[in-house]
Order: sequence, then structure tokens, then C-alpha cells
Amino acid sequence: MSQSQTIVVKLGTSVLTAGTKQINRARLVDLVRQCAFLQQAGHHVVIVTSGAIAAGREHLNYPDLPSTTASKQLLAAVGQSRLIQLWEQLFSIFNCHIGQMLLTRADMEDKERFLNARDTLHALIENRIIPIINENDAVVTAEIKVGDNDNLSALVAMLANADKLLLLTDQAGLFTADPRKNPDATLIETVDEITDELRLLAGDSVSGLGTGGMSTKLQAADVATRAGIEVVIAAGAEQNVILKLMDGTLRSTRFTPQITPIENRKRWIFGAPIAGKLVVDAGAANALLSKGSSLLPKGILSVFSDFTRGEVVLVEDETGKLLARGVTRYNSDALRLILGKHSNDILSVLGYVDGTVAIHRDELILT
Ligand SMILES: Nc1ncnc2c1ncn2[C@@H]1O[C@H](COP(=O)(O)OP(=O)(O)O)[C@@H](O)[C@H]1O
Ligand SMILES: N[C@@H](CCC(=O)OP(=O)(O)O)C(=O)O
Repeated sequence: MSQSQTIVVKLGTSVLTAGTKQINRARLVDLVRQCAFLQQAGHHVVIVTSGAIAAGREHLNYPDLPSTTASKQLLAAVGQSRLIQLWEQLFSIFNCHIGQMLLTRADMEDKERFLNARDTLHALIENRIIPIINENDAVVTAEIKVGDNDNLSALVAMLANADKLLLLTDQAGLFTADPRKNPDATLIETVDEITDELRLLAGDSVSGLGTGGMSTKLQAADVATRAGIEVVIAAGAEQNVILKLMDGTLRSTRFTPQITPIENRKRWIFGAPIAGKLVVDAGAANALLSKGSSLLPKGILSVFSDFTRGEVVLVEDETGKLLARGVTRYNSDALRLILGKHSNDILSVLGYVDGTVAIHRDELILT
């Protein structure tokens, strides 16, 4: 299989229940086996799992509850713990560790929370622990919820810097019409551009199990492909679905990424407001320009303006020549304390470490 990739696999309720009212354990084991295989082959897998509400209903023996938000949240609270137990049990069969993250839109929109969520996700991925992610349904309000796991999985894929987002559902992909309503509908195998005509083809969920149907999958594909991520919609019931999608041997709908991930990062960094400036010594300037290195605190001479972690700052040499711009991993106060110091000393100076570099080379654009 090709070089190491990060793959986000989104499993809809329709897949987890196989279209019934119960979570289908046999199907989950099979999906887990494929994810474990990919991990062992050197890839990184992130799972976005729906099914908390379905699992809650099943566990409480299909209670007759009023159709209120509180009832849904009750079911999600009960079901999420069942669901995570199940993932834990199944992945442990394959000696894989998992870590649960329950997110809301607020975690993506607030800069500090975004960075924390991103760091946790990357820490899990780097340590070969499979993140198992769902929306934090039990606490979300209308204002802060993503609302459906298709859109959530696109945000997760961006957070994870993923190469691929696989949206597994109960259809082989996007059809020219909802196949449940129109048996003559045909599969659209490649989408190079998401047009308004295409959006009109994508209907809602009619099974009563899922949220959003094809229309939220198309929104997710739009968001992720603009960030340089390849998106595939495919049938979760298909034998070895994930492995076949990696090899490109399954009929499905593939959405072509609009730009490369590097272009995406560059575009973001160029578009972001400049929050401050770092002046670096000649050694650091040389490392940035000729070796493609990250900027270490050791090479920083001075820090201008006040900024927070995650903002974009300019990097200049001692003569005032602009060298680069990039995303700072430390806020301005912290950088003033660690500038000139070895990265091993960050912990003793600050009492915490947010990485060994001030600006990582993946988040640094030379000018
Ligand atoms: N153009 C279309 N092509 C395929 N499926 C469609 C289309 N329009 C609507 N759908 C519906 O979308 C459903 C899948 O979405 P959903 O029920 O939300 O599943 P999931 O739980 O996997 O997210 C299908 O069962 C199908 O009825
Ligand atoms: N967060 C909800 C699922 C929401 C959702 O988008 O469901 P689906 O359309 O089946 O992927 C749950 O765990 O029940």
C-alpha cells in the first residue's frame, strides 16, 4: 500500500445499525478489523462514529419518550457510553488503543479550543491511538452544534490534516436521485466540482435513522475538498469497504480535492491577519532559508507585539529583511521567556511544553 496517510472514516447510523434498530456488532468488528489492518500497514485512522442515539434507544429498550431535544440528549448520553465501550472492546481484540473525543462547533470556532482539540487529536494520531469522535450531543445547544456527523467529519479531517475522508453510508455513493425513491437512479462515480445542479440531486435522509442524508455529505465533501482532502462516499455494508477504497477498487463516489493540502495551508497563512513579529539570528535565518527547518526558540532574538498561540507572525532577520510568516506555537509572553533558550529548557522556564518549536516548518511560508 502507498505511503503513510491519515484517513478519517465516518460511520453513519445507517452503517452501524445495518438499517435495523440495533447496533450491528458483526459489522463493527469487520470495520474495526480493516482499520486495525490500515494502522498496522503504517497509516493513521481516525473514526467519526454516529450511533449514540441509536445505541441509547436499544439499551433502554426503545422507551416511549416525547420528541424533545432533552429526550434525544438523554438517549445520546446513555448511548455514547455504550458505543465507546463497544469500540473499546472491539479494537482491543486487535491490540489497538482508542481515545474518545466529543466535540461541538464551539471547539472549532474558538481559537484556544480549536488549538487544544487539534493538539489532542495530533497527539493521539502520533502515538498510534485511534481517535473515536462524535458530536457531544448530550450538551450541545442549537447555537454550538455542528448538527450532523458528515459536516463534523469534514471539520475533523481538516483538524487532522487528513489525506482522505471516507463517508460510509447505506448507499454506494451519490446517485442521480435518491435510490430509495427512484430505482432508475445511477451512481455518479467522480465529482470534480460540486455545482448547484449536483446539490439539487442530494436529498435528505428518509430512513428515520440518519441525519442529513446526501445533502450533508455533499456539504462535507465541499468543505473537505476545498481544504485539499479527497472525499469518498461509499457503502459501509460492502465487504472490505475501507481496504478497497484505499486501493480504488470499489464503485463509489469520489470527490477530487480542489487544491493540494500545502496550497491550502499556504492560502490560510497568507490570508490571516499578522499578529506580531519575531526577529531571528543569522543561524536561524539560514536554517529556515536553506534547510527548510522549523524555527526554534533558541534562534529568536526579540518578540514584537502581543499575540496568542495559533496566530500568524512575521519572521525577520537582524537587518529587518522579511524571511517568512508562520503560525506561532507559543504566545508572545511565553516566547519572550524562552527566546534564546534550548527547547529542552521550555518546561523548566514555562512549566509546560506546547512542542519543541516556536513555528513548525509545516506552518511556515518563506517569502
Ligand atoms: N442522490 C442521492 N443518492 C444517494 N442517496 C440519497 C440521495 N438523496 C438522498 N439520499 C438518501 O441519503 C441516505 C443516506 O443518508 P443518511 O440516512 O443520513 O445516512 P447516514 O446515517 O449514513 O448518514 C440514503 O439512504 C438515501 O435515502
Ligand atoms: N451524533 C449522532 C449522529 C448524528 C448524525 O449525523 O447521524 P448520521 O447521519 O447517521 O451520521 C449520534 O451519535 O447519534
